[in-house]
Amino acid sequence: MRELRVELEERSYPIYIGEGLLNETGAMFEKHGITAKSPVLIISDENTAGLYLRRVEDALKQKGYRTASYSVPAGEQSKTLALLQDAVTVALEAGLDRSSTVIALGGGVVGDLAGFVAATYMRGIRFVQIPTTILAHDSSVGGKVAVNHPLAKNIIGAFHQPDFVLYDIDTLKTLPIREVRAGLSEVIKHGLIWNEDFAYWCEANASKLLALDSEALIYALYEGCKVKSIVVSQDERENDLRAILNLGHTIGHALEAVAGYGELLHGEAIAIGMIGAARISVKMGQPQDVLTVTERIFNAFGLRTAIPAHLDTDSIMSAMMHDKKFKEGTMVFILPKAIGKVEIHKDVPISLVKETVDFLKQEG
Ligand SMILES: NC(=O)c1ccc[n+]([C@@H]2O[C@H](COP(=O)([O-])OP(=O)(O)OC[C@H]3O[C@@H](n4cnc5c(N)ncnc54)[C@H](O)[C@@H]3O)[C@@H](O)[C@H]2O)c1
Ligand SMILES: O=C(O)C(=O)C[C@@H](O)[C@H](O)[C@H](O)COP(=O)(O)O
Ligand SMILES: [Zn+2]
Repeated sequence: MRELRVELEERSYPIYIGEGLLNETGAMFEKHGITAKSPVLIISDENTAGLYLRRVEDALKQKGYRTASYSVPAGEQSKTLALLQDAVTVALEAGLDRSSTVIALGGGVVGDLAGFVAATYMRGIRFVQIPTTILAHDSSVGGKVAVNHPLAKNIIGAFHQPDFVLYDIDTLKTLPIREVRAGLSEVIKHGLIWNEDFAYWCEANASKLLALDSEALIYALYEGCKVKSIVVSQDERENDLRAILNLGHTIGHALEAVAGYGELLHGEAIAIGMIGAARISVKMGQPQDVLTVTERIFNAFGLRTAIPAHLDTDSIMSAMMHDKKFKEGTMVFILPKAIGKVEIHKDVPISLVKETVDFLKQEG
């Protein structure tokens, strides 16, 4: 098992990455001083419930924990206030109190929803992340939790850090290949924003990662989580540096909203957004390599780099204006300067963004 730490003073926590870890859930609860006197709520989705809920429940029961469970339909459309309210109903009926813990057992959708339940139930209770997708190496770390509004992604949310992250890579073996690819998009992002060597390592190891080679996967998830934890440790609430984790998200979030949550997976939309950011960067004077290498890396993973042609440019532009990245009348863009280096920009002309969106649509 490999271990990393997110350093946030009294809110610091470990990330455990390894094989066979689901069976250790109860032992980890004890290790982290979580009381067995109050019930635990496990939130999952229809897929992760079928595959892994029983194992987590059994591991907790063996250590004397009482559990309740709540499962949502799979996919982005479950990040809603309506399902948050349903989860709270289950929590109340099961007798969760202020010493209780919520577990997120699933990908980023479950993580974001369950985290927001934990952040808001009785004004905040303990929270444990058990990620089961590759993408969730990103969502399970850093404490951003949220649900969507039809007009904008993640617009109703909070910062609520978990007590620990228990990442059992055995669970990744049941992921559909489309989800594997989409998850790797955010792994690559961590290389592109912070670590040039890691970005090139991803490209060179694309086939191993797509085949879920355990050694390659543990290394990639560890390095991805490491970048995320360094950044979050320096700027938990995104006052400045943390914005770099948003590379590709200015365009990407708008694509998700306009496509109707679910048509484009988050990682797929963000990959296209990263190409858009690289194209804008080159137009604003950065070397052509920034774009060609980024495209090459995403191609190695079979990730699409063009916007689906049926999406309307004006709707995409207007969705960008509803995002948290639209502030003080300008769009905030994270732009690559080189592979492994990005800058936060508030000076990207809207006309250039529109031109880029149109260009990426013609490519599709
Ligand atoms: N909070 C953050 O910092 C952060 C970071 C990145 C992404 N996100 C959010 O994460 C979400 C995307 O997460 P995701 O890509 O994990 O999506 P997801 O949670 O929808 O999971 C993807 C699909 O895989 C299925 N699945 C999950 N684990 C499985 C397994 N082990 N085996 C088989 N199937 C499995 C799910 O049921 C779902 O159908 C988006 O809502 C995005 O906004 C949040
Ligand atoms: O943790 C962060 O900070 C990120 O930006 C990670 C992103 O991958 C993630 O999609 C996040 O939810 C986007 O944040 P948002 O504040 O733009 O919703
Ligand atoms: Zn993301």
